Amino acid sequence: MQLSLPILISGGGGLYELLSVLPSQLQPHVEGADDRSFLHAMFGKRSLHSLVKIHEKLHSYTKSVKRLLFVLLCALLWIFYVYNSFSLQSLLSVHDTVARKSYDPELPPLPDDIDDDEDSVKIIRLVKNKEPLGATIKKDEHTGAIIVARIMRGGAADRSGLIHVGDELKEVNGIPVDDKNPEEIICILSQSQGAITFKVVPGIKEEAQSKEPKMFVKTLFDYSPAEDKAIPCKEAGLAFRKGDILQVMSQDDATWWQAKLEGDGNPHAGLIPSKHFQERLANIIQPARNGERESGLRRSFRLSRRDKKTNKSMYECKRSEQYDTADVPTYEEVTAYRRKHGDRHRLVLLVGPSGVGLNALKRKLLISDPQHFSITIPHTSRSKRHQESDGVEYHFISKHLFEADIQNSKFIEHGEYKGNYYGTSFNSVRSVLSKNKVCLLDVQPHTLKHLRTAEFKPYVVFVKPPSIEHLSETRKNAKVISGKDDKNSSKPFSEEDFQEMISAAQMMENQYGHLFEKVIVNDDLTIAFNELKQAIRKVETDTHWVPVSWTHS
Ligand SMILES: Nc1ncnc2c1ncn2[C@@H]1O[C@H](COP(=O)(O)OP(=O)(O)OP(=O)(O)O)[C@@H](O)[C@H]1O
Repeated sequence: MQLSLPILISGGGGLYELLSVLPSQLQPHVEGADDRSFLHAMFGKRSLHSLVKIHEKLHSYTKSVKRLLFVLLCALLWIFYVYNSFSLQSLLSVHDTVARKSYDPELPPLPDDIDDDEDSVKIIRLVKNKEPLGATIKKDEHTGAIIVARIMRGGAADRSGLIHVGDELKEVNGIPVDDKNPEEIICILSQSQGAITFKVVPGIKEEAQSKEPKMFVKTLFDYSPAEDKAIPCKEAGLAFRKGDILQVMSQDDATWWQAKLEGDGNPHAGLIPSKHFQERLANIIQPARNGERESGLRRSFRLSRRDKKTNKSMYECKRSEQYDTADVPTYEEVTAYRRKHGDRHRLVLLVGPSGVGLNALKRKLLISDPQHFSITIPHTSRSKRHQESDGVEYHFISKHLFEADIQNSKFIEHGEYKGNYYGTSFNSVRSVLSKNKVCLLDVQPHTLKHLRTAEFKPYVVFVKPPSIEHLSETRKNAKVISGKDDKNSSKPFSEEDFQEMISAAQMMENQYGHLFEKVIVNDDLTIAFNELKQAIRKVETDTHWVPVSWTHS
């Protein structure tokens, strides 16, 4: 027997028509009166109408899915009619199963009381598990409406694609929220589990989402949302430590950026203060922070390491005014950098309080591989002694030329001792690097900002003293050069020297810690040396985060 099914392409309301025409269309093929009344009863069944209702609810899905379901329904009805061996219930259950499979997760049916004319209202249903929804709300100051203020990138709301910034929240799980404040709504949400229904009035569509490229930043300060009174939602904040690398996911909000920790599997962004906001905040909190610099810095320049007699505390360091403008440390945009084979080495800068052991560490590195490591040759305006050679212990230049070079900013650091100038020039660093050697240089921390350039790509190591107990123990036989008299006499470390070293280190860390890439505690010298050597080797071979400006040619 052949049955020509009515040609009817499913559209809104089409299936109801189909149900009404099917009995008459099938009538020529049905002989018995019993069969005819059965057909009428079957197509009038409530359960079949429920099935049609489901179909209508699926109206929003693609044409091909609708057509597939429709054909499936008709085919099943046909099988049912011909063989009369299935119950309509099992038929519907087959349909339900097929339909459900495509539309996970299973959601309860939509409420019946949706006003069809209310075009501007959207009913959204999200299934909530343990993770937060990833959206923040605020009360509009003028209208009192509850507005979606922010969608956290990668959060549940963001992934659903259904809720947008600017949408007005009318109801949560049938509870009107117009008269509630955001805290009360958050409370309702946190108590809800499973499917949550939101009634929202969509906001004015934002311009196409800003497609800023993802940016990585190195954090230059510690941040704890729990202690931040300014953050709009502490739970949405992202805590980080100085030196962490963050991927900034959104800078749409001028005050609160969204970011996640680099390499963190967690896809959810958290709120962090924007650069601008943090700068303003830091200026309010610490207007006088630059004043700290004066005290606690090392007394000596470390110049001619080859000249054992004069290498300690030769002169006071002259600091130029240009060093005094430290920026508020917030974030630094960084990029992954790996030194290519044959490229110049990164400059290795050692920073630490006087007497901590920078010289001892440099000496050990030089001895360990003199072909690979080298140091700079300083300039001086003093006259050459008979056992000295120009360009070996020092570059000997006239006082006049030295002063001209100071004026022309040729020196990284310079100072005066007994009427003579001493200084380390930028060119002396270039000279070492051009020989394809690793240049080891110890500097005062305020010079770091002048060396942090694409040319030198410095790797900054902070050498820190251990506790005073460990200093007393490890430095029993060590000698320190006294800079207090004029004779450069050496004497054992005193308790006061240790205290001074520790407080100077603390001060340096507070003020310049954001510029240190590696911190080594010089407790046992051999351990500290091995740690330093390994770190330098990694810099030569591994990928590191460096300021993005260093990789722009
Ligand atoms: N880990 C250590 N254990 C024991 N002695 C150490 C250690 N590190 C350094 N010393 C000793 O401490 C003294 C000071 O070290 P060093 O000259 O290297 O300090 P520095 O940082 O270069 O200071 P400055 O620039 O003031 O001379 C030296 O006698 C050195 O041998």
